[in-house]
Amino acid sequence: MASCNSNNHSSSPSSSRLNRSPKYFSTIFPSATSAFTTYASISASLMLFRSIVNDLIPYPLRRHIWSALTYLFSFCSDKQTIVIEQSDGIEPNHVFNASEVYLGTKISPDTKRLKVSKRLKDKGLSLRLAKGQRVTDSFNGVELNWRYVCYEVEKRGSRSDSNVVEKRYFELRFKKKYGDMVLNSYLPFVLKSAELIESEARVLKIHTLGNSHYACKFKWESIKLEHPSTFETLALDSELKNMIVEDLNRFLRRKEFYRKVGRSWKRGYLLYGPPGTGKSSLVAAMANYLKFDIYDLQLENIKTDSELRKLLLDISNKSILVIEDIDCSVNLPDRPRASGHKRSGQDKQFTLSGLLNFIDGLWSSCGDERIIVLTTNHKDRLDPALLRPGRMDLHINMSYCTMQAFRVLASNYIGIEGDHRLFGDIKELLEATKVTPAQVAEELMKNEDADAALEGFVSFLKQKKMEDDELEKAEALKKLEKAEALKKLEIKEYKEPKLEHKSLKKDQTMPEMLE
Ligand SMILES: Nc1ncnc2c1ncn2[C@@H]1O[C@H](COP(=O)(O)OP(=O)(O)OP(=O)(O)O)[C@@H](O)[C@H]1O
Ligand SMILES: [Mg+2]
Repeated sequence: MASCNSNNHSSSPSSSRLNRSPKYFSTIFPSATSAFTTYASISASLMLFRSIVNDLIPYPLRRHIWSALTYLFSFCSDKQTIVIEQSDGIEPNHVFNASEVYLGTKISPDTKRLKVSKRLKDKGLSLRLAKGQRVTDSFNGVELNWRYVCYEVEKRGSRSDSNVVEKRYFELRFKKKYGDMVLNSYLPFVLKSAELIESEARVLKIHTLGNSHYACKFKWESIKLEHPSTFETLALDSELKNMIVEDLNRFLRRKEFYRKVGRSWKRGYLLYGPPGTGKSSLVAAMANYLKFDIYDLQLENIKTDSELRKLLLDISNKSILVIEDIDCSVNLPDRPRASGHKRSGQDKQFTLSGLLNFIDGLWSSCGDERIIVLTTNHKDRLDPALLRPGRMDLHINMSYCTMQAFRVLASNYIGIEGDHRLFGDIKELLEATKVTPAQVAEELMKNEDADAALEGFVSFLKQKKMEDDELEKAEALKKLEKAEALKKLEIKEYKEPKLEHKSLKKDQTMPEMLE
């Protein structure tokens, strides 16, 4: 090996630099060939050593030795490492999943290996760190170093290759003094950010009860929810719209509040109003706004309380359970009658109390962040048990189209943002007749030209008003006829007792006459 020979150094460094011969340099610095030979022999020895170690020391022992060495060195280091494993052995580790999602947004052009994936229904590509990759993040000016580690372990008691499982974890390294900050601020920030990223990228689904059922048991089946309804497109009076949005926001914000007051984190809405006033559209707008899945429950399919319980327990958090047309979807037996409805050897029949139990009884505590929406065209036909205070938190009246709601539809369907010369007539006619937003939408869709569409709509409203007036007249006439008929009946009834009286008098006079 070439070595520095301090004895050869002359007293004058500058003169020695000038006078050195090529032989001298070859002694001090090895030639490229000899350097390569040395490198090759060291690498060969290391590889030999490594393979001997690998052969002699089993992998789990090697890992333990490595961990022990790391542990020893950690005493001398000012760094701390947090290990975030994929699972705690039973359940997936939420922090691991969140870290994976969060770090997907921290990937820099320097990251050498990435995993890219996209499920069929995903909106975009999702990026993840590949095995062994590192990422550096910064939070409040503190540097945080992440590493993604994967290794294989044999399943317990198994020797074959196919029984090897991959274990994954993230290593998070930072200066020891920031330990508290990382645990109390940074990791919660990672969790929150991942939640936001996931909800942005979330594909909403609508779940309905599957037609094919095994052993008469229905199961949820889902498809992508692509309903375009949003609070912007919804034609509602702005006051009502703002109130609903604010109510939803308050509900989302108040997880702690619900816990504190001992209520399950749920909210119930009863939407009532004539067909075509936007009840289903409002449910879709809520789902799109909250990024919640919809579970559309058709009560006709449910036979027993226990079947309902199983289905409701299968509903995920962050979801909206919708029961449309609650008044006519099923003839719910009431409580006293239900208790008598037993099938021999089977569950009790599906009852209203079974449903109410999920709305606000003990079963309602299963699951978090749930919204229940009941819709009906006839609020007056609902069982009073459903309307009792506290059962459905908010009763929302979806009514006929007002001028404010019409403006939203005019903007959505024919692109009129401000005023229009026909808006005055339309306002008067809307106040004088009843049309649903669905009818308005249908009329506005008949013509692509805005003026023509509005003119068509005015004629429609006039026609509708005439029909309504005629209907009103006919009804008034009917009422009058009924009143007259009643009057005649009353007169008759009034006369008859007189006759009776007379006849009595006659009877009374009979003896007199006889006398
Ligand atoms: N308030 C509204 N805002 C915007 N569009 C509406 C509104 N109401 C109804 N529509 C339009 O009419 C169609 C039917 O409305 P929707 O199904 O929401 O009414 P509904 O109240 O649920 O009726 P039903 O009582 O028959 O179930 C929707 O697809 C939508 O295009
Ligand atoms: Mg509907």
